[in-house]
Amino acid sequence: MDEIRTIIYFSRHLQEIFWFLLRAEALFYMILQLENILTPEILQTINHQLEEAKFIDGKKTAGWHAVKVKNNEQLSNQFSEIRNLEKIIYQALNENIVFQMATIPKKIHSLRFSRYSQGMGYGSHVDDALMKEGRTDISFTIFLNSPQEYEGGELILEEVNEERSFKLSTGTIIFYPSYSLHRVETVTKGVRKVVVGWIESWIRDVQKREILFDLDTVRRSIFHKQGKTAEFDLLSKSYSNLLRFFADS
Ligand SMILES: O=C(O)CCC(=O)C(=O)O
Ligand SMILES: [Fe+2]
Repeated sequence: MDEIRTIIYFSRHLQEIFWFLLRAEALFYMILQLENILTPEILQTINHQLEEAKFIDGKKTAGWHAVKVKNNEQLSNQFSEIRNLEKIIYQALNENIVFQMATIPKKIHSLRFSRYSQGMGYGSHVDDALMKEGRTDISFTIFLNSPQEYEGGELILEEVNEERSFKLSTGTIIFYPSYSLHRVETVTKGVRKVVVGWIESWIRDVQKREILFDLDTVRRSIFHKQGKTAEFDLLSKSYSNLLRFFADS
């Protein structure tokens, strides 16, 4: 993670508070990674089901410009188990406190189980702002297989001044603001398997989400260390009122 400027205090706090949960690393502009968002058992179930499944050309769900650079395969909507698989993912995301704190989801939507075989990739693009199922404030990728199983296939976030590259362990989620250009490098060996999706957040502005995430982290830390003190109550009041103030109507 050396190449990424990690905001140390985030991960320190989160690890302290959510010692029972997972290792979270927060980067600039709310690019976060959470390990083990899916347990090994769930991953096994998903991967087992995907082996049986029919995949179709990913171009079918790409916007008019992204279609020019999209070269992958996606689980067919006709696959009998697709709703079940989606339910498993939604449940894992809904049960994860850190994910909920950081994204404040109104709607998690448009899941796509994607597969990139040798020679496949997804060139530079920006995700559509509006999809059939909702607005896209946050994009996410959950890695379904190990980075050792393929070469290439990095998810690259293209910032104004630099690029960040992510090739993460099985069961890890990365989520990032949907406003950025990004791409998936061509897979040169093996197969890359992911599920991607989008979040319409109650808080569409990333800076506001970051303020709320900080406050929520601190109030939970105070609660964890000192219990429900007067300081906690006042901070909680500010958090709630700010959330109400910021939330989209
Ligand atoms: O596979 C990924 O990690 C991201 C794919 C992507 O950018 C998309 O489906 O819009
Ligand atoms: Fe994308």
